[in-house]
Formats: sequence, structure tokens, C-alpha cells
Amino acid sequence: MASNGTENGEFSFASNIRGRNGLSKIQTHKKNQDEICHDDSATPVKAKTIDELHSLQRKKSAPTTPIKGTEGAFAAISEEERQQQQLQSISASLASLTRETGPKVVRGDPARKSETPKVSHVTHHHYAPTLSTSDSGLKFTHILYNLSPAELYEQAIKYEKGSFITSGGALATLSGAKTGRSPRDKRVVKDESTADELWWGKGSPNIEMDEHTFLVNRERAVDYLCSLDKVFVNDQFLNWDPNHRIKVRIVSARAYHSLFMHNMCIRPTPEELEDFGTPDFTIYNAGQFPCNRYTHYMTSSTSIDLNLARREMVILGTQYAGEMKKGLFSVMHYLMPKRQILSLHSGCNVGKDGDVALFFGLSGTGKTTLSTDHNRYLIGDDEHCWSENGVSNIEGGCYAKCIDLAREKEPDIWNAIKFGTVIENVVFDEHTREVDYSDKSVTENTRAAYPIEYIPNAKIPCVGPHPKNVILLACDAFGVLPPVSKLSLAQTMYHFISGYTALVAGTEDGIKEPTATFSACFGAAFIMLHPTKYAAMLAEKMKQHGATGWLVNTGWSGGSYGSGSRIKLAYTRKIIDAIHSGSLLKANYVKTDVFGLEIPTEIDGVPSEILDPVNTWSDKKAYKDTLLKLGGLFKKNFEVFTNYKIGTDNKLTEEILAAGPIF
Ligand SMILES: Nc1ncnc2c1ncn2[C@@H]1O[C@H](COP(=O)(O)OP(=O)(O)OP(=O)(O)O)[C@@H](O)[C@H]1O
Ligand SMILES: O=C([O-])CC(=O)C(=O)O
Ligand SMILES: [Ca+2]
Ligand SMILES: [Mn+2]
Repeated sequence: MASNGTENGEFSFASNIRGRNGLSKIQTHKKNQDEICHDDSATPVKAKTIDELHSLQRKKSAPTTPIKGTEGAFAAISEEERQQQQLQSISASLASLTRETGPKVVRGDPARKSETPKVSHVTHHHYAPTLSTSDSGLKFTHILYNLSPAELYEQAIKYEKGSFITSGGALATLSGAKTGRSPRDKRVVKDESTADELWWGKGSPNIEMDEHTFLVNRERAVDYLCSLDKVFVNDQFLNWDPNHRIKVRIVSARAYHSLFMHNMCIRPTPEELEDFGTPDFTIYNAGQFPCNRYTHYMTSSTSIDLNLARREMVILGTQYAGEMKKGLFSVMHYLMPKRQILSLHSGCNVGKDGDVALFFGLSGTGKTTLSTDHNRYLIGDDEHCWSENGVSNIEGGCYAKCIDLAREKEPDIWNAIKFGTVIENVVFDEHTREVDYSDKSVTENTRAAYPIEYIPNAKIPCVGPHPKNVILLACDAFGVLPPVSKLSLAQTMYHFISGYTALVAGTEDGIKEPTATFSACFGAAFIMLHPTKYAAMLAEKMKQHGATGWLVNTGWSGGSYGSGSRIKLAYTRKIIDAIHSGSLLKANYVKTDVFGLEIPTEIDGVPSEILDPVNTWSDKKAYKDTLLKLGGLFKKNFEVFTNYKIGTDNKLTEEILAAGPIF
């Protein structure tokens, strides 16, 4: 049966039989170029072993600054020296304050043994008295430094349960037991200077802790992180205004946290990273590890601790990534006003003619949805600064709510959910990995974090001129606020200080039903100074630059939550369009009862009958009762502010007090 080979001579059994079992030798060399099948065994592979082959696959990243010789006084340091300096800086960050030396850190993934270890640790002399050590002091902690999204994907998928690639290429992950922030577990160190500077007491988000307790928690976090085989370190920036940029370092245990911050903070260029040096602020995220409940000031196993003097934040007992984002935002709310810069919980975009709009609002009111506008350039969706030069985004990414996300309604956000994007707590099909955005099984607060350049019309660098319109968003679950009203400056201040919304379930832990909420400056959870400080700055800036204030209800119409329905996003977009274009400023207005709001009688593309909410309620008495009820809630909330002066102008204070509901 032995063949004599194929017709075209592809291979043939040679006549001289070799080998004891008598098998014919297969001839493998090519005879001529016209053969149909090509034998590839002769193609040279530049590797002698599988390991070598695999090592060929990965090309070493080229150093950004070419390593020059040693000529001249300013000769560049070698790549090796630079990496050594980075490691020393990281070891210093991770040093316990009670031990003599910082942890031994080494660059790279412990799973890749072949990498040459560059070891580093720091020695402390100032904290010398107690010489204690632990086993973690004897081992190496591997540092995964500013990994790329692709590398972080691999880390997440290999080592973090609940991490998956979705059909669109995003990294789906779980934030664990906490799927929203825990504002009641936030602590701020009260020392001599912060005691006077910060807002403390009723209504304030700043719950005090002392320096010692902070150090106990810091030690706990650092010990936890150093006990691990590896930690992630992100060195990044905040604030696109180059004069007020802050360097931040985030040390975390999860690839999820590292990728989240990679997306949310400003990503340094390789050159900027080379000169990074010492960070201005450091986060120790030991979120998988609880705080010690026997520690003073701890009321749960979660603690998010801010120490402004040490420029450090410690996270214990929550893996919700938003804590890092918003923790840093709090820091900016402290640092920026010190420099006469107003920090804002707002979205921001700019039109083709350079007209900037700010979108204030509490969580879920539409900052991200409405600032992401296909007809305008996105400056940012959540955190901004307003300085004498104009506006700048604090962040390098966006954090969109994904519940019920629909491609038709929010195409830019939909398309931004792709490779590199982190999506938290969503549910997807086990096989197709198709995400079901309507599924609330894990939480209502499902989220997507993506770099801002994933939005096609992002304005990079994320800065713009002074705002022309200041839009206050309220998601009114009572359904009595008009879809839009034009505000006087005093009214803008009144509503800014009130910070009303019906908090939509989810973002803050424990809130399941919409409830009327007042949160000063539309972000009381993040402000550090008294609200009147920010309000005075906003009034001053709006006056100086002639900005118009607007109140937009993105919530209910035709009845309260339960009987009415949420105002269609398409209508809200038309309203916002009319504000941007300037046409709404020229409309005819009528004044409402109780709140004294100016409402337009007509807007292009919006049914006129919805503009005055009374028209949408079938039960007029219920409408009036609800309106008065909400008015009462506003009045009651504002009582605490009646004793405060806003700015240097007493006249403004009086005007603001008079700008609330009257009945
Ligand atoms: N009329 C409307 N206007 C704006 N948003 C609406 C409207 N109707 C429904 N929505 C939905 O409300 C949500 C608004 O959430 P968005 O992400 O914009 O909140 P946010 O203000 O950015 O909050 P956070 O500060 O928590 O990020 C989106 O899910 C959006 O689809
Ligand atoms: O912090 C979060 O989880 C989301 C957010 O932007 C907010 O609540 O304002
Ligand atoms: Ca948002
Ligand atoms: Mn926000």
C-alpha cells in the first residue's frame, strides 16, 4: 500500500528504508515553487526553545528619553537609575511609620520570574526608636507600576474573581459588598489648622478623627498592602490647568482599582512620568481589608480617612472605586479654594462658538448624560475648576451611570464602552458576554469608567473659557418643579446652596427609594469648607462673567414618583439645546407660585403644556399640596444657612434669603 508519492511530488516515500520499524522517511524539502501545499518546517524561527520563543513575543518598551552619554552636567540618568528612583519613592510611600526600613519592593509581576529584580527599600532615621519587624519586612512586594489597560486586563482576569471581558471588549468587574459610596464612613483628621479651616458639625460631610487613629488605620492598610505579593501603583495627575496640576499616587491591591484610576485621572505621558518625583497626594486603597472596629471613631468595618496635613488617604473595608475618585475630589475642594479657584461638582461642555455651560447636580441628575452632547465638545462630566483663566476638568475620564443605558438615547456613552473601559456590577450573558443594562440584580448603581478621549468630541486639553450658562439639575421626584426655569443670580445662589434632588437609588450605599435630598453646593459629601465659601465664589464669578443660571428638572412630570413619569431625555435635551443656543434667554416667561420661578411659555421641540407642571397633573389639589410640601422642605433645609453671610456683600445675603419659596 505504500504510496510512491503524490503526482505533484509533494512528498514521497524514499526507497531506502530507515529506522528499525521500517517506516519510510518523509521527505520534507520543497521541490519547486508551484506546489500547492507549502511545507513550513524550514521557516526559520529565531528561538531554540519555547521559552525563548515566548520571550521574543514581547518587545521591551523603549525608554522615552534617549539615554545620552555622560557628557555634560545635565546628562540624563540611565533607565536603570530612573527605575531605581521610582522604586525608592514607592518604598517610601509604603513605609510603616514605626519600622526602621521601608518594605522591599521589586518591579514587575511575581509570576514572571525571569524579570531582573530591581530591589529597593528606604531607611527611616527620624522614626527610629522602636525597632520592630514582621515577616512582611523580610519579603518582597512586587510593584506593578502604571500598567497599561491590556496588562491590567490580564491581571484582573487571571487573579480577580468576577472579572470578565464583555462582547464589546470592556472589562466587567464586581466592586464587592459595596456598590456605592459610604459617606457615613468618611473621616477627616481634625488638627489645629483643619479645626478652623474646615466645615464641621451639622450638615457637614467631615466627621472628625484624630491623627493617632488615622495612623492606626494607615498602618493597617500599609501592612495589608505590604503583606501581598504585589500591589498596583498609579502615578497620575489631576486638573488640566497646568498651573494647578496635582500629582497623585494610588497604591491598590486590585487591577480593577488600578484600571479605574488609569481611566479617571489624567494619564501622564512617558516623559511626564520620568519627572514625576514625589506625589502631592497618596491613596492607600486596602479596600478588601476591613478596619478594626475596636479602633476609636470606627462605626463599621469601612473607613475612608483623609489626612490633609500628611496628604494621604486610607481606604479600608470598601472596594467601591468611586471612593478614590471622590476622595481626591474632596482634596481638590480643599486645595483649590486656597488658591482662589472654585471647585465644582459639575459637568462641562463647550459649543463650537466657545460658549461654555456648567451642569451642576447631585448623583444621577444628568451631569454625565447631558454634558455628553454630540453637538458640543465635552470638557468633563463631573469635577471642574473655575479659575481666573476659565474652566478646567479635574479628571481624565468619565463615570457614567449604565442602568437602562440605550444606544439610541446615549450613543456616545454606549460607544465609549469598549476595550479599556471598566464596567462595574453589570450583568451579562454567560456565553455571548452581551451586557444587559436593564438588569439591576447586583445594584441599580451600575457604572462605566472610561478615558475622556473615548468620547469622540472631547475637548483635549480639557479646558475652556468662562461659562456662559450655569445649569442646575434637579431630579425632582415630587414632580412639581418645572422642566426649566430661568434664575436670577440670587435664585441661582439659593438653589446652589440648597442642592436639591430626589436622590436616585444606589450611588450612596443604603438608599433604595427616591427621597428628597438637600446637599449643599450639589455635592455636600465632597466639600471641605463651609458651603457659603463656595457660594460666594460662584456668585462673584457669575457676576463678573455675566453667566445666566437655569434650573432644570430632569425628574418627574405629571405626578410624583410612582404616579407621574420621568421627563423624556429627548425633551430635556431640547431644553438644554435652547439654553446653549441663546434662544431660551429671549423666550417669554411667566412666574410660578411658591417658588417664584420664571418659566418659558414655548421651547422648540418640547410640548408647551409640560412647561408648567400644573398642566401635567390631573389632580390639581394634589399638585398644590405637593408643591407646598416641597416648598416647606426647602424652607426647613435653608434654616441652617440663614445665619451665615455670603461673600462680603450683605445685600447678596438678603437677596438670597428672599429668593426661596414664598407662601
Ligand atoms: N430627562 C432626563 N435627563 C437626564 N437624565 C435622564 C433623564 N431621564 C433619564 N435619565 C437618566 O438619568 C441618569 C443620569 O445619570 P448621570 O450619569 O448623568 O448622573 P450624574 O449627574 O453624572 O451623576 P454622578 O455624579 O453620580 O456621576 C442616566 O442614567 C440617564 O439615562
Ligand atoms: O461617586 C460616585 O460614586 C459617583 C458620583 O459621581 C457621585 O456620586 O457624585
Ligand atoms: Ca457622572
Ligand atoms: Mn459625581
